[in-house]
Amino acid sequence: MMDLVNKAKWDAWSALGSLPKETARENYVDLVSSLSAASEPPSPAKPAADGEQAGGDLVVTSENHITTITFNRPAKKNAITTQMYQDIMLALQAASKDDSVLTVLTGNGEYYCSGNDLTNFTDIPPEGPEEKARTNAILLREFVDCFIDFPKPLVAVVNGPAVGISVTLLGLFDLVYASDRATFHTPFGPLGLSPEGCSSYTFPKMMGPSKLSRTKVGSRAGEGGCQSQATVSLQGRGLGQLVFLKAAEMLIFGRKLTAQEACAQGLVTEVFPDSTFQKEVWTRLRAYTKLPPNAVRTSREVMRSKGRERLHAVNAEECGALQQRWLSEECTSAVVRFLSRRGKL
Ligand SMILES: CCCCCC/C=C/C(=O)SCCNC(=O)CCNC(=O)[C@H](O)C(C)(C)COP(=O)(O)OP(=O)(O)OC[C@H]1O[C@@H](n2cnc3c(N)ncnc32)[C@H](O)[C@@H]1OP(=O)(O)O
Repeated sequence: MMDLVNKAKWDAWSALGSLPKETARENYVDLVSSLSAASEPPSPAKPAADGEQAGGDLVVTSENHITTITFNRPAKKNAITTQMYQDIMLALQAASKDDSVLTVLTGNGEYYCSGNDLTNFTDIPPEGPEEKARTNAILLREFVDCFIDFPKPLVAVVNGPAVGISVTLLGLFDLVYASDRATFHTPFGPLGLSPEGCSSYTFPKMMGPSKLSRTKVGSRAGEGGCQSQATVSLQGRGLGQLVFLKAAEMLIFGRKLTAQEACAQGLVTEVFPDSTFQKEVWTRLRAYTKLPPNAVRTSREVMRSKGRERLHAVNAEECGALQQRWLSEECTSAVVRFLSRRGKL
């Protein structure tokens, strides 16, 4: 009775009764064929091909215990429309309750995401621009709150250049895997804007001294670290000053970082050669989904719970500042310049 394996074999054999040997052999071959097909690693969730609108501007798939939210506006560099903000929140709410272990954000086409769609500012309601700024501030605050409160590991698969809010939100992610063709740009200064996505808090915090001192100069991408050629001059500067300087260079002065530089600053977890990026990243993510899901969720919760109240307060402050920035002449003239450069106005 205690030899559970052989007992299971006996029970299975005796349950077949008087099944003819040939039939049993055929059933066995069918079973093995079906098992080998199921064990084939499924290809990574592929977003809709360029130009297809499958699922519209956002494609949400859920397979292999991974929910993937794909920006799908390649013709517009995956700029985020007002509707996409709503759809991403719905996708995150669904993912928080489904059987997925990880939630991934990625882009279809050459860009990861070019940030807020600047035409979002052109549809002014009859109540005027103040009302538009007020409703945008509410939408942005709810959107970022969704990421702050999301209960499962968030992964960014940064397949190409990332701009604006798609960069600032990365401080709320658990893993940021970047192709070596990705860049990270937060042009808030030139746009007359200010930081969002809690980046005014997470970026100075994350670009901490330990990461700078551990920068591996010249290491190969994909070896579990940054392939960084960035040399960091520490002469005469306290690390604290350098940390703020790096975050300020991005958020105030709009410096664009390469994937390697972003990794050296702690914004990116790991950089991969573009040629092997998708295969390496999805193989790794599928392996992560084999971990005990409740342990994963508990570990993430104890890591994230302590900071949530502060992040909500930072988000509220950033949205309040942006509500004013959107009404400023600096911002409106920058948006007009962008949209009129191709005769969009
Ligand atoms: C509810 C409100 C929430 C607000 C949240 C706060 C968020 C703030 C931000 O995200 S700030 C950052 C906003 N993004 C930008 O400023 C980027 C603007 N785009 C560009 O600078 C360039 O397009 C580029 C550098 C991304 C790519 O340049 P290039 O390679 O030359 O391509 P094109 O410029 O020809 O772009 C192709 C096509 O896409 C349109 N497009 C690209 N990005 C945006 C965008 N962010 N908003 C609107 N449209 C965009 C571009 O106009 C072209 O359209 P066309 O082919 O001319 O129809």
